[in-house]
Amino acid sequence: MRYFIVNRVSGNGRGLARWSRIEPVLKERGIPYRVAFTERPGHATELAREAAKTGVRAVVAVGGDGTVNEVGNGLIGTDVPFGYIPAGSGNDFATAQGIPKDPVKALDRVLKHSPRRVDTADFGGRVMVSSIGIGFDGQVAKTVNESKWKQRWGKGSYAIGVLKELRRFQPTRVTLEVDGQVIREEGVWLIAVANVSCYGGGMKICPEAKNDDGLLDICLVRGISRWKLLRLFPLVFSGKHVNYPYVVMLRGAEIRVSAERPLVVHADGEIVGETPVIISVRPQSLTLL
Ligand SMILES: Nc1ncnc2c1ncn2[C@@H]1O[C@H](COP(=O)(O)OP(=O)(O)OP(=O)(O)O)[C@@H](O)[C@H]1O
Repeated sequence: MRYFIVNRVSGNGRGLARWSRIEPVLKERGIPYRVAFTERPGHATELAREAAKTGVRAVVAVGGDGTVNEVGNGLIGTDVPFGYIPAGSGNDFATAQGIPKDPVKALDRVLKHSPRRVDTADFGGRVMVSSIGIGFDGQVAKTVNESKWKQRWGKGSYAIGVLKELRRFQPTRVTLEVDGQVIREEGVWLIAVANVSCYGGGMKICPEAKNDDGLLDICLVRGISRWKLLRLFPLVFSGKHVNYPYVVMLRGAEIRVSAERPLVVHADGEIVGETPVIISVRPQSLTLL
């Protein structure tokens, strides 16, 4: 039996719309399933954790990247496979994993049932599935999540958030420790720590990131003026920003970040706190369909 967790409010109601496309298919094909609808933030983690204890064949999330994070948090450390039907506004996890945007095609992938183990990362007792963004990035995610335009502009809302925050963000001094190697940087805009290549609706922030290599990819941007950052920004959609001297790319298994002033941290697009943070890879800790 497969257990579906549907976030009705994801993607401005797309969660429910996707579910009404796939439920008839399940019925038509006589596939046994159960469904639960999330009622509040954090609920998907509780539902996934409970379902994992009952020995379901798979837990399938229907929602956006926040729902992926919550269901992932509930399944970490279990052998229960995690299926995904994208219904968010960004859907970066689906893009990175090659999961079809079409709900019936995504369902077919779930039903094909070819599990593989992927990495996640741990920070302060929580789990990140795709990426963590610190500083400018965290601030952009905060602004976007609190805005009304996320519903209206979907994927484009992150780009709008970038333009808005670009005017007010103050770069700062940051100390980064990557597997014991200490790096101190001035004028830091952002530090992204990623398991998959893109976030924020298709921004290829760590183009080489893979979630089965036991390592996290890091992108640090520093020493750049607002004006130059604005000009560099479009390059993130192709991943070409990595060739510029303002961008430092690193890779490691444990990353510690502290800053002169507290910087906002997002994990998989949801605000989770402020620096300092310690992020550790959890190799092959999630079974993905
Ligand atoms: N019933 C509910 N009411 C309000 N919020 C909910 C409910 N169920 C889940 N949530 C919250 O909705 C938030 C957004 O979900 P999700 O990220 O899946 O969608 P999205 O933001 O539209 O997609 P994306 O992150 O891909 O852009 C999550 O933080 C989740 O905790």
